[in-house]
Amino acid sequence: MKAVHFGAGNIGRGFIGLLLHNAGYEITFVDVNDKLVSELQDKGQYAVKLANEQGDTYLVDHITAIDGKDVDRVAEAIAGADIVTTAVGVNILKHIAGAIARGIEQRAIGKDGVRLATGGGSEQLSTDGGSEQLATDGSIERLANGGGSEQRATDGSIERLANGGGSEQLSTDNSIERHAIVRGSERRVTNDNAALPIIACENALGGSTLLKKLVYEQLDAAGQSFADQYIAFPDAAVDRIVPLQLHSDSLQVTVEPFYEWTVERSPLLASQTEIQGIHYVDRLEPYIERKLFTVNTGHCVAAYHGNLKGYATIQEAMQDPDVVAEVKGALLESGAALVRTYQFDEKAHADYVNQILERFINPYLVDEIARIGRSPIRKLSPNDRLVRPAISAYQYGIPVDHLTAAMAAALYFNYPDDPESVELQGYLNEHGLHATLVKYTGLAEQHPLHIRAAEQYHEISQRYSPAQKGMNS
Ligand SMILES: NC(=O)c1ccc[n+]([C@@H]2O[C@H](COP(=O)([O-])OP(=O)(O)OC[C@H]3O[C@@H](n4cnc5c(N)ncnc54)[C@H](O)[C@@H]3O)[C@@H](O)[C@H]2O)c1
Ligand SMILES: O=P(O)(O)OC[C@@H](O)[C@@H](O)[C@H](O)[C@H](O)CO
Repeated sequence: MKAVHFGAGNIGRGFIGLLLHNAGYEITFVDVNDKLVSELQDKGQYAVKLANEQGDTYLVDHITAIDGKDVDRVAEAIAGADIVTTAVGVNILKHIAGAIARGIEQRAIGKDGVRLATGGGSEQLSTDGGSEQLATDGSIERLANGGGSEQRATDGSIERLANGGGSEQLSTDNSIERHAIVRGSERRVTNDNAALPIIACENALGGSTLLKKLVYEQLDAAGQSFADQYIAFPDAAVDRIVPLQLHSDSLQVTVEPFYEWTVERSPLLASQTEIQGIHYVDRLEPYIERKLFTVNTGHCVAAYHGNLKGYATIQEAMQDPDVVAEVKGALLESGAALVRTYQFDEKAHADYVNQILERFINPYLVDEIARIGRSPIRKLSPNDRLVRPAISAYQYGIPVDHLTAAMAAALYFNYPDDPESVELQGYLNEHGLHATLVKYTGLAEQHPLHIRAAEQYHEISQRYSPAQKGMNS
């Protein structure tokens, strides 16, 4: 089976690549970093090391890479792929949509050069790998609470999530070992008519839905009609902390042991075997919101407050009781909103939060604040990890002082190597605080959250000396 993965960076190699490899896929990475592409081509493999005491290491082999600028080759790879995934950054999706559209067009050409009829029913999408042969590992069954997809009713899965399906049960490094054993047992009949999953593994709400829109903009009516029937864009949530890598072997990746890849089921893929290691759900929303507004909210709160205090890594920042208090406070706020919105079990959610706090201080990882706070404009945007949970909590009448404080702290994230940080600082200097908050958070000047964030921006200015503001000094 063939996978095409856009973005051979940290999460691409360290998580998606490893998981797909262990599920039996041969992976072609697409990247625009020439050095990375040629190294992947030359070596054809790389190592993933777990950030645990033993330093467990796994080899991902049978891989190659394509220069993302070579649209013809990328399209050809997509035409022959069984799955396409991305981990390039949500703002980069617009740059890869064209090549994906060309791949879909090539896919639509039958072997005899005739565009496939668009009336093919799902009975054509046969597989020989019966799902019972590819039973998901224990952790997934526990999450799904019993296996059979007919049991995984939409609201049922939310209830199960709420009723204690804590993510600590969802995945362990053992499951990676199990995947390795399963590798090779999965065989699917090559079928030109099989629907192709294209999954955006980005930290965003509706990443694949956005990618679909961008791809459809590049297809004509016939291409769109073909895609309607043969291309699925299931949304996904991806969770594994993979820091910037500094190894003598530049392809090696160190990753935390925890992982969770949750994908929304798609009717187009109903007859296909589910991929070992992915957790399939009928409705992604509670999962992606829980992940983005807990892991990523907590992460960026730690990064922006840690930056104010001059720390370089999240591990350093999380030693500081003031930073930890901000993180815990923000997660109580976002958590209260999530519990109200999705009826999560409060104890299960508190356990989920505690597990994440432990993950942040994994002593075998060094994760730079520059990475976690990167792209502050994206992180301050209305649908992202600070503003969206703050508005949700505010609408429930929940105080959100820690979330607004993090918005204020984000405005001090001044990293010359980060283009969004440069843009944000430039706009702030030129147009002032209120215009900046309006433009980047979408919060009108009279909105109580805007007013509070502005107050906290000034409080930060008085509390910290320029030197303490770290990179902002
Ligand atoms: N690192 C993590 O812990 C983590 C965890 C979950 C999700 N994510 C998400 O995964 C995505 C990637 O994050 P990352 O940390 O791996 O970043 P990264 O910078 O390490 O990797 C991104 C890769 O995409 C490549 N790229 C850029 N433009 C491209 C293009 N036009 N075509 C093909 N490749 C292109 C880059 O060269 C780079 O190799 C982001 O959306 C991030 O939010 C990251
Ligand atoms: O990738 P970003 O920039 O959206 O967020 C930075 C980190 O919070 C993020 O990469 C986490 O490490 C990851 O989402 C954990 O699953």
